[in-house]
Parts: sequence; C-alpha cells; structure tokens
Amino acid sequence: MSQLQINNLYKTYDNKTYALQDISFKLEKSDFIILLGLSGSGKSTLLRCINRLIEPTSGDIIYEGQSVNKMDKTELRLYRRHIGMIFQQFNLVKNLTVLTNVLTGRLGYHSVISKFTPEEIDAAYRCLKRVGLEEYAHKQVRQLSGGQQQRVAIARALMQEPELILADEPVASLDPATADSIMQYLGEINREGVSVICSLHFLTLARRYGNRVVGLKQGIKVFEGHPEDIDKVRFKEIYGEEAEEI
Ligand SMILES: Nc1ncnc2c1ncn2[C@@H]1O[C@H](COP(=O)(O)OP(=O)(O)OP(=O)(O)O)[C@@H](O)[C@H]1O
Repeated sequence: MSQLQINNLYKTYDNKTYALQDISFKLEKSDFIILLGLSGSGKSTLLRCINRLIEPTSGDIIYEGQSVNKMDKTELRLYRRHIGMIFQQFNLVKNLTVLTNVLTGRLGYHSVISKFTPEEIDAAYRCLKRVGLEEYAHKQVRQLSGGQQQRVAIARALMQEPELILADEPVASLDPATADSIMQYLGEINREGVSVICSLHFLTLARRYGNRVVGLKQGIKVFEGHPEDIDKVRFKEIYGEEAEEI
C-alpha cells in the first residue's frame, strides 16, 4: 500500500479557475517528491488539498488506506498530527520565542489547552539542536534571519514527529546558499524515513534533492518521473517554450 495516493483530483475556485485538473500520483514511504511548475500552476493548491487546508472539488486522497476526504473532524486532527507543513513565509509567530514556536508543533497532541510537559520541552530543544539553533531558543523569532526562521519552522514540523512533510516553496524567499542548506535539512530528515513533498520553482534543486518529480502546468500534470529524465523537451513542457534553464 502506498503511503499517499492522489486519485483524479480536481480543484476549481469560484467555478472558473481550474487550479487542479485530474491529478493522480502516488507517494511511497521515504519518497522525496518535488512539485515543479511555474507560479500559478497549482502547486500550493495541491499541497493544501493533501491536508485539507483547501477542500478539493472532486477526487480522492488516500492516506495509509484511509480516505482523507471522508475524515470527520477528529480523524482529520489525528491525520494532521503526522503531516508537517513548511511555508515560503515561514508562518511563525514572530513576537514569540523560538522555543515557543517549536512547541506549537505539539499542539495537535493536546486535547485541551494544557501546559507543555517537561518531556515536550526537552524534545523541542532536541529539534532545535537538529537544525543548529539550540542557542537561539529564547530569542524572539523576529530577531532571526530568513534562513534561521525556516530552520525554526523545520524544528516545529519535527516536533510533530511527522510521517510526511509538505513544504510549499520553502526556499523561494532565500538566497541560493541558504536555500541549499534548508534543502539539506529536508534531505537529512527524509533519509531518516520522513516522506517529503516539496514545491520548488527551480530544477537544479529538484535534481539535487528529489527522487521523483511531478510537473504541473496550469493545473495539469505534464510530467511524472525521475529528476534526471527532465531533458530539454520535458523542461519546456513544464515551463513553456520560451523558458531556458538557469
Ligand atoms: N483562493 C483562491 N481563489 C481563487 N483562485 C485561486 C485561489 N488560490 C489560488 N487560485 C488560483 O489557482 C491557480 C493555482 O494557484 P496556486 O497558488 O495553487 O499555484 P502555485 O503553483 O502554488 O503558484 P505560486 O508558485 O505562485 O505559489 C492560480 O490561477 C491562482 O490564481
């Protein structure tokens, strides 16, 4: 059984924007799938449908054999516990400390608002250590650089003990060297057994980190395969005739 199966997924906004059209693919455990495509091709919509931040118009999302579309509130909460989300703009609470932000990754495990346990606080320090930020635990997030903030977001996702990380353009706001270091952290986490689906604009990073690529163009899947199979022709199918690889 695949970890995740997307079957004939459609998302139409306002009855007129066909953001996703008949998208199907499978994610096996420990896959690192890169979603590639131009701005507006549907990458964010697809990632958000997977954890139902956006309701798909039709189609099925099957996680470990269970239909995500049919989950009730409680089932959805349990499912989302194991799905870490990383965003382009980091989505941290900037006037709270790094440690508090990391601990919020644990909220899905609290049935009522209760204090974090000493074990959870220890775990948060360990997650920060993983991304080299343990010394920043008591700083406010706003004092950190973009790359450091994205590392906090990764630590927060790790706090969930995720089985799958959905990363939506995690490096789009970062310089190339910082972008590469963020992708290295995701690569390490993936090698430890966490599956990743990550949207990117650039093929270079897709080639370096992905084991599979799903290419989207105007909401349609135009490529699925190994990164090394993206030749000049395939590249133009994803990015358009005028595009050149940089
Ligand atoms: N809430 C919304 N309401 C209406 N249309 C939307 C909404 N969100 C996205 N769209 C449209 O759906 C299409 C796909 O957008 P989406 O954000 O999924 O693409 P993307 O590949 O993630 O782009 P980017 O790289 O710029 O984030 C676009 O045409 C976009 O304008």
